[in-house]
Amino acid sequence: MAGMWEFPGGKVESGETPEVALIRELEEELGINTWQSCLAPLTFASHNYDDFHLLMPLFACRKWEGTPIAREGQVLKWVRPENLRDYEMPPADLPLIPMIRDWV
Ligand SMILES: Nc1nc2c([nH]c(=O)n2[C@@H]2O[C@H](COP(=O)(O)OP(=O)(O)OP(=O)(O)O)[C@@H](O)[C@H]2O)c(=O)[nH]1
Repeated sequence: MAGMWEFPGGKVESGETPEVALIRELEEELGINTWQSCLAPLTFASHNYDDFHLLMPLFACRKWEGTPIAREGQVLKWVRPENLRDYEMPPADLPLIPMIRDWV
């Protein structure tokens, strides 16, 4: 979402599972490789935007290969869970912050 901080990821394409989509997006956006066994389901967002409903699973990526780089011109930042509130995020993401703070 323009001007806001988002978690890496994107839309699930036809025939993909959420995990396969995330592995693809992490390679496309950040140039890192990971595997289904390294992804732990954490929680999900369910939010009504004006024009669509977003149901977005959030995974913790516990292991990967490579160093994240911005392959799509985006700004990247590592943020400690307790500092996530300082970064403007889409409304769907706001309920995720306490979950990350408590569980990651
Ligand atoms: N990746 C991502 N998308 C989010 C987050 N929060 C949130 O509301 N969204 C919304 O979820 C939708 C799908 O994400 P996306 O735009 O990254 O998907 P994508 O990369 O496949 O889109 P594209 O095909 O236009 O590149 C967008 O409307 C996006 O704004 C978030 O934290 N991460």
